[in-house]
Amino acid sequence: MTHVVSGRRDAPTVVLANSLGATWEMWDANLADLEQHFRDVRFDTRGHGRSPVPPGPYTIDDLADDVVALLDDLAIERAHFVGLSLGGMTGLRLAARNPSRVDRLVVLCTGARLDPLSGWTDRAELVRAKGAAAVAEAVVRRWFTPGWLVEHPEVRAACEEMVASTPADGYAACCEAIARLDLIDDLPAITAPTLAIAGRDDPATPPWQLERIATSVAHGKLLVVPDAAHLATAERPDLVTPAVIAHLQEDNE
Ligand SMILES: O=C(O)CC1=CCC(=O)O1
Repeated sequence: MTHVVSGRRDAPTVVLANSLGATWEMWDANLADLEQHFRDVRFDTRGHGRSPVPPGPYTIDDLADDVVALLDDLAIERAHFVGLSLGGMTGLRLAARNPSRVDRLVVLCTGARLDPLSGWTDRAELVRAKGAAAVAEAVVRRWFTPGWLVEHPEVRAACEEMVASTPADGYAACCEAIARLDLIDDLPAITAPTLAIAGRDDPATPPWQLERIATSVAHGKLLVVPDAAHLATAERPDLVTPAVIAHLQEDNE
């Protein structure tokens, strides 16, 4: 996968994983603060941005294996992992299957299973037929609260462009990974201290999804961020970034 490394070379590594339809630029509002404390590895999920688009459908195991391969390439034995939405699902699977590779975990605006699963196969079909541009406007309406979107037309346009430029086959194959996803039985196996962050107004992965994660993993905490929808990192970086940093800097329980 195509990746970029920034921040403090002498500090612990944090790997940042993007949501469906996004690239590593989705961390722009958080990056400068994270770089003060960590070595930051951002990557584009397979099928997205600058990364290769292997033939689909993908599985969540494919995405978790990509992270293991990235860690191996960078000779990183163990890292913190922060993932939003699809990136959070990848982090949950990685932490359940490869516990030795994950130090502390933050999952944002995500879920262990996103019903109805048929909605994801329908979306994959639509995107394969018409391209990711066909879903860009609706997706970005779920990323931010309505008032915030009206006040930030430039962010709306940039996000719609980001979603629309996702390769159709890559986007669809990741929808198919979500359609096959059921991580509920994985949650109790996750031993990495986990912070689950929800946007209070997120229509895609509502707070109960993050609450289920926080209460099912071995060491979980929940933060519900007010005035935020699915891309809480971008809408409320003032609340989200300090919470992420504080969690990653806590001593292991
Ligand atoms: O695109 C959406 O509707 C929200 C979403 C679910 C998984 C993901 O990464 O984004």
